[in-house]
Amino acid sequence: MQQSNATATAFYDHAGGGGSFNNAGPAGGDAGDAVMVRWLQSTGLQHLAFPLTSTGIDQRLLPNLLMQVNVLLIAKEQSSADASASSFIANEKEISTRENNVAKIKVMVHKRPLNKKEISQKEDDIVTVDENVLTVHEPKLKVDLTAYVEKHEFCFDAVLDEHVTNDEVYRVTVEPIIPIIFQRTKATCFAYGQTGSGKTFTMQPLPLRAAQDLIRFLHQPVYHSQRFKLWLSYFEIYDGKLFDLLSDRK
Ligand SMILES: Nc1ncnc2c1ncn2[C@@H]1O[C@H](COP(=O)(O)OP(=O)(O)OP(=O)(O)O)[C@@H](O)[C@H]1O
Repeated sequence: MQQSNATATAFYDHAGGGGSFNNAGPAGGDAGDAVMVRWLQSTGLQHLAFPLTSTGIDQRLLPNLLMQVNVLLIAKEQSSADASASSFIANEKEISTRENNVAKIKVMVHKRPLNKKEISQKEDDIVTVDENVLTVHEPKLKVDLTAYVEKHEFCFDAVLDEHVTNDEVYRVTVEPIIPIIFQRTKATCFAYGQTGSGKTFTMQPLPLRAAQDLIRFLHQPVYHSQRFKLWLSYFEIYDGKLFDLLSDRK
């Protein structure tokens, strides 16, 4: 049996309409998806709540592929208060440009290596990475039973292979959005994907590094004088329910 192995981080360009995750396959549908949709709607990112369409790829391959692919979304949104406060001085073209820039989301894929079980079962790594293109090599059989491989290319804003360090993941994903938070812009980062696809591995180092950078920015004189406040929440969404991890999971 062939396995693919990738963690995906997604950045989507709202203004671009179609976004940057071309050919991305559908993610599983369950209560978690419903929560995700509601959460996306609450953050104003409802345009991401639509199921992604899959093209070309053998649907029978998808369970294996999705098992090792998760999507990390990084979104930045200009606060509406800030936009309306300044819009009266902008001309029509500037307003239109600003509206188009309200939500910017990028999609990044992080491929994980085959795990011990997959290696011991002699499974093939059917995912290759080249720049921002992830290719799935789908094994197929002709009618005369000759084996051949069909390639499916998936283009993302960035694709990180299994050799990329956690530092590099942070540098490509979260680090660029830290400064924009100090320009009254909301930033969101989350991973999405099936169990075992590497969400925790990819995400776990990010909050600590982000907190260090946030505090470093807060201490800069230009921001220190603006009396920014830092708030921390820690929630878990599980089985359609929301748990506050800083309050005994209530
Ligand atoms: N890029 C990577 N390099 C090396 N090992 C990885 C990588 N990504 C994931 N792994 C390993 O794969 C296993 C599964 O990863 P992880 O626990 O992050 O998946 P998950 O998507 O969070 O799963 P779940 O949804 O079940 O919590 C772990 O043992 C993890 O250490």
